[in-house]
Parts: sequence; C-alpha cells; structure tokens
Amino acid sequence: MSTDRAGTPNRQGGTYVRHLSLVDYRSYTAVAVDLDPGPNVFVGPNGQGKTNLVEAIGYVSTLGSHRVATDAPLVRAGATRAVIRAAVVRDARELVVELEIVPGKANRARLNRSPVSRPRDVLGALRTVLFAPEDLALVRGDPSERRRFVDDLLVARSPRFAAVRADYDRVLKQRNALLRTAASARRASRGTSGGDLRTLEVWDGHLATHGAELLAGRLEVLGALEPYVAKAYDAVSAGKGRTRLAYRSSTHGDAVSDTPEPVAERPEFNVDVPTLTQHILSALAEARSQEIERGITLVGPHRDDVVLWLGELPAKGYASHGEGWSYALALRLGSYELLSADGGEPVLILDDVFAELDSQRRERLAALVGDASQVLVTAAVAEDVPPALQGARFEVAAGEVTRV
Ligand SMILES: Nc1ncnc2c1ncn2[C@@H]1O[C@H](COP(=O)(O)OP(=O)(O)OP(=O)(O)O)[C@@H](O)[C@H]1O
Repeated sequence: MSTDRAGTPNRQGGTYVRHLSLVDYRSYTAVAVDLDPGPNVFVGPNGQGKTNLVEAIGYVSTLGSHRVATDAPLVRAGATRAVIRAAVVRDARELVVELEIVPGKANRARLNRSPVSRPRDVLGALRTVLFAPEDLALVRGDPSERRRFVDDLLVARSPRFAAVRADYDRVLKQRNALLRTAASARRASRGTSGGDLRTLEVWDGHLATHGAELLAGRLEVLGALEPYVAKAYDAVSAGKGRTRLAYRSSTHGDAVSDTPEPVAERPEFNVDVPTLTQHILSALAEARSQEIERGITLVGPHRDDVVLWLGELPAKGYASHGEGWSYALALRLGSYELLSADGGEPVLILDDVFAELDSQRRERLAALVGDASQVLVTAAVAEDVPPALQGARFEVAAGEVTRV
C-alpha cells in the first residue's frame, strides 16, 4: 500500500486487473473473470486451478511463471498454444494486454489489440508482486533464485533492463559456445592445440559492457530495496531480527564485503559502470586459462549471489523455517513498497500463503496489505484468509471460476 507523507493510505496511481481471460492455459480450456479493485479471494479445493489463474496474471507482468522455467507446461495438455488476455486499469486508463504462448517459439503480444514488435514491449504495462510458497527458495535455494528475484525487480522498476539482461545472456551463450568448442579441440588434440580463440577478446568486451550495466542496476536496486525489506521484516516478525542485503560478486574479489553493514555505508554499492566494466575485464583475464580448460565462463553477474543477512548470520543455512518464511515475505513486501514508492502501486498476489502462516503472522500480513489497490489471494480454505482481506470472493472448481 502506498502512503502519503502523513502515512495515510493513498490509492492514487494504483493498478488493478479488471478482467482476465484464458484460453488453453494450464487446466483451463476457456475462462473469463471480472475482478474488483481491493481484495479478491479465490477459494477451492487443491488442484482446481487457483494458482493457474494468478500465475497467468504474473506471466503478463514478467513474461515468466513463478513455478516453471519453460513455457511448455503453461499450455493445456493436448493444445498447441495458450492465450492470456488481461485488461489492466492504471490511472483510470485501461490497457488490454494479450499474449499468445507457443512453446519453443517467441511469444506473440498485442497491446490494445495492436501487435507489438517484441513481446518484452509489454513489460511495464502491468506490474505485479507475487508471493508464493516457492519463495522460500529465495532464502534457502541456489544463487540463481536470488539473481532472478533481483533481475525481475530491476525489470519491473525499469523495463529497459529486460534488454540489458537479454544482451548479457546472448553474449554469455556465444562466449560459452566459443570456449566449449576450444575446450573440445584442446581435448581432441591432447593439449597440443588451444582451439580457435581469436574472437575471445571481443566477447570479453561485450560481456564486460553488458555485465557492468546489469551489475550496476542490481546494486542500485538492492540499495533502494534494503530499507523496505528491513521495515517489512520488522513488521512481519514483530521486531524479531534485523535484515541486511549484501551482494557477493564473482568479479570484485575482496572488494565486495560479505558483512552485514547497511548498503549505504558499503563502497561496493556505489560503483560506476566504467569501474565495474574494468572489474569484469580483469576478472575475465584472471580466469582465462581456467575458462579455456573448462570450456565455460566462470566469472560475471551470472555467477553472483545476494547474501541475505539476519542479524549477524546469513539467513541461508541458519534461519529457522519461520524466519525463512518471514524473510521471503519481507523481500516481496519490500519489493511491493519500493515499486509503490517510485511508480504507482503494483498488483499484489498472495498465492497459497495463509495456510503456511500462524494466526499472528496472518493478521499482521492482512493489516499490512489490506488497503492495497488490488490484492489477489488464493486459499484452499476460506477461513484461513483474515477478515481484513475478505473482498470479492470466487469459487474455483473443475475449470470454472464463479463469483460468490
Ligand atoms: N498444462 C496443463 N494441462 C492440463 N492441466 C494442467 C496443466 N498444468 C497444470 N494442470 C493441472 O492444473 C491443476 C493445478 O492447478 P493449480 O496449481 O492452479 O491448483 P490450485 O487450485 O492452486 O491447488 P492447490 O490448492 O493444491 O495449490 C492440476 O490438476 C494440474 O494437473
């Protein structure tokens, strides 16, 4: 929920999804739902399609699912393509976003019925923050989970970073292909030939340029996010613990601290793009012989991590189950507050979370988000959802979504 300076709820600039329709998406052959601003609660037994609905809304905002890495499972079994259409109201203006998902091919996208040249042109039309049980992996899982979290937030805040990330991924793929070919040539010649690496320096330059831009964006967004996460953790856990975000870089060496100091006091969060470019180039030069040996790029933003501190210990490996949950929730609520503060409230999605929370944390969460411009909640049991979030109610069963 955004607030004015006096702390009063302020729904100006808030976004909401007014209408959603799906064709051949997951378990749905065809479904259409009108939604309200404020809370919308989807209730139904397990496996009836509640998460599928909110996952589709999340997909419109990120062009990805919070549950799977590829698009194939999103298309209904037996169908060849899925269509998601969402009518989004922002600042009293309506925008219709339509996405056609064809596995193995680029998505096709339309804005207000006109085709756009690249699907990523729809990013920014709808901003969402989605919290789901899978988010425990943000705290306990691999670094890739945290990298994706930061990059998605970066793109939600500044959609131009979608292109930066895509450029970095493309260059990384090409550089890896070159290293792989060279490594196999070396192995085939039993080390007498080094393989053809004449273009490696060119790829180093591209990797460093795009990598530095991505890195600078990540550091900036983490710096902006940190106070919001600390505040959210404090609210969710009722003051039990202090959070700090640190960035562990594969290219900065010792310059990046792994200590729980506030971001603003740490020099590595204030590095400019040219300096970061130099850091990456030096790290690539240092790693070169190992990279040629192994046939893969060993340093760069794709090998970095975000360290989540809780008090004096990193949350990964130390936080209890409940603390891990509170941290994951704080990362999402913090993102929600950050996005609200700098560009209008996103739609908040709470997928299956109330069953995981004890009653005190349920109430605290409901109190924190009850005034959101739109919050979509899924739950197997209606009673798990606190009264503060009881707004429009839908029953989801056997492929039908019915307002009750
Ligand atoms: N591509 C697909 N084609 C057909 N059915 C699918 C597809 N993907 C998922 N499903 C089905 O969708 C159902 C799961 O839907 P969903 O995850 O939305 O359930 P849910 O109502 O949120 O349940 P829970 O309360 O257990 O989280 C499962 O029955 C699953 O088999």
